[in-house]
Amino acid sequence: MGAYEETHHRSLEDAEGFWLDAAAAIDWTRPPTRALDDSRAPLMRWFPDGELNTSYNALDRHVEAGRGGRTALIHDSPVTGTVRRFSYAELRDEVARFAGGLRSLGVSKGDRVVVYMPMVPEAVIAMLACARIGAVHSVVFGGFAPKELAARVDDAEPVVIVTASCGIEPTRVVEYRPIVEEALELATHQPDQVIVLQRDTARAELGGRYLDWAELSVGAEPVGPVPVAATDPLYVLYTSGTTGKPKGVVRDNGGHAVALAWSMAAVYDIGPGDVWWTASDVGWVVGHSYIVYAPLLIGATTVLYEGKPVGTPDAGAFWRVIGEHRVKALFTAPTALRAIKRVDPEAAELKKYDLSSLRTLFMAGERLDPETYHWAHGHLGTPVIDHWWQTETGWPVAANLRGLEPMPVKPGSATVPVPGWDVRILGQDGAELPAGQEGVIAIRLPLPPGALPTLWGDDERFVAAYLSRYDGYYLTGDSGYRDADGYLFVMGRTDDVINVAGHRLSTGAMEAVLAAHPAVAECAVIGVYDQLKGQLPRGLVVLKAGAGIGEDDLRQELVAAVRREIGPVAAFRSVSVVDALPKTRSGKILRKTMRGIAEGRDEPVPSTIEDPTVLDALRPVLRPE
Ligand SMILES: CCC(=O)SCCNC(=O)CCNC(=O)[C@H](O)C(C)(C)COP(=O)(O)OP(=O)(O)OC[C@H]1O[C@@H](n2cnc3c(N)ncnc32)[C@H](O)[C@@H]1OP(=O)(O)O
Repeated sequence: MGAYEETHHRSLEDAEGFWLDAAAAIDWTRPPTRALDDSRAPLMRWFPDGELNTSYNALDRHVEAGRGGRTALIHDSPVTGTVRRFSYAELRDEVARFAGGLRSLGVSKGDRVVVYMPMVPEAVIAMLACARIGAVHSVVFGGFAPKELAARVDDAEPVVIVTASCGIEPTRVVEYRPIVEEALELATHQPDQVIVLQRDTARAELGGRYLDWAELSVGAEPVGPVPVAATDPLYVLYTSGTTGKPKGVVRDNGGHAVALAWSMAAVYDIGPGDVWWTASDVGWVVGHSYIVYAPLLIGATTVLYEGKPVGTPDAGAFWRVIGEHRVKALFTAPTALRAIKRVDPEAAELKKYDLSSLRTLFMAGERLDPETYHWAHGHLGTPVIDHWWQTETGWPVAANLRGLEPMPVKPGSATVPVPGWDVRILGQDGAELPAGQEGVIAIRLPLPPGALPTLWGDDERFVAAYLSRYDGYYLTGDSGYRDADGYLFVMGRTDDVINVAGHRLSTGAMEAVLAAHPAVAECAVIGVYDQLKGQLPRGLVVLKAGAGIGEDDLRQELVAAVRREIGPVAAFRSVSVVDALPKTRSGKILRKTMRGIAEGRDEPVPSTIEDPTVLDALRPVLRPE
């Protein structure tokens, strides 16, 4: 048996021993004596008697070990033209002070803090400060609109919101205070205070419950890390489900720290002192796990990039950052590479920089198409490693484990299940499918440490959404197959969730916005293949009789409504007015069939269709010649 096979086998056959061994990489205030607690199965918890502090593990312990001068974080911000470096000691001090500021406002263990910020170091500081005092952060991506922020505020019920005066997009400045204000007008729950980081690009007016970050921090008494139970929540991160209501994915402290530390060495081959760059956003799980927690837990240097792959200022931006900071591995989404490739197909920019530090390029967030794989591999000459995981899983489920046993790359495949994950391909009846046959991707319970233990305040929804379809399995919502070598190929979602530029979005939420327009009788939103963003949402609406609005006006209003209610990140720009939507006899809209036609596939017409002529009439709309 090779190292991979042996490790994977042990992780499943002796999960208790495997994860207790891995737990030794973390400093505990009370070391765990047990790994898995399945006494409330299917709800499970890891390290039930362990106690630790995640911020201590990410910061203090490196300082105490004499490595306080090592760089913890590099903030590279082409949108402001600045680069800021924080050593471990400096970052710890900033975090301790801001934690003191939060405490002075009455924030304590178990309280929630919503963080709605751009890619600034203070976002990381706010997250780690929450972890330090046992508060639970809930970071909301800056590209979401007030209504989405309000939904998260109402679910998480934060005591405090932390925000900034603005975010800086290449073509506009996004002022956050009006967004937060509007969200709080829409929300039922009201936080006591809103802490605002003032940025010179656009300063916010403060007063009332809007406090200045700088004033709060300067006067604050630094606080030390508070021990919390391994099973206590570290954060809640909302992700799109099939309905409009986002799911609050809970992450615990102990399992999270153990799994992430383990993954840095085994999956990414990154160790203390290495420079690691995840080009994503702290608002996504990739940002939580691999911009903030994992690199700091192991004492590496993390790059926090406030810019885009192109336009800040050019298509050489990523290569500049790698060269300038001597990045050993970059982790980004395929959309970012496609954006660079579109502007600079011959990768001329790449030749301007010294990329000799770069060992590996990791890709996730959406399917890595073989064309983009070959482009990146051809120009960089380094291994380009696709891997697959989800907000819910918190860390990679399938990967090519560069630190454990590198394997040959097969373009289009995420390679093999990572130790800890018992991945199975199931048919509709729950029976396991043989190699080569596509089915639903399910994971046999227990999920390893670091995976979600539940949804925030809603065990029932957690079980109903993920654990009830196949007894003893977690349903990923993705479909795929394994080939004869055991390589996993993830093909796409089995539900109505779509992936736009690596952002997971609910078509149901967009349909709710369209349906609310007074002229719309019914509607559907489908995700259709797009060369740049992977998928783009496409709306189809049927008008009410006598709606009295021109089609162009309606289209504009609907596009504006989705941007206003969900946010620019939805990239909703295409909507067609149609006479009818194709349905089954029981009234289910045939979204999958429409998507197949729109993408040019020879889509079989379901025998249950109510009226085939509706579909025939739609064909030229879905796929114009
Ligand atoms: C493995 C587990 C997971 O899957 S976790 C999720 C992983 N996904 C990712 O990391 C996301 C990867 N994608 C990206 O980073 C971006 O899409 C990249 C590739 C950089 C392109 O960015 P951009 O050019 O802004 O396009 P986009 O489609 O992301 O944005 C659409 C519109 O939204 C806006 N937007 C974006 N971010 C913000 C923000 N933080 N605050 C405010 N607005 C934001 C963009 O400006 C854009 O707006 P507009 O429509 O052009 O006016």
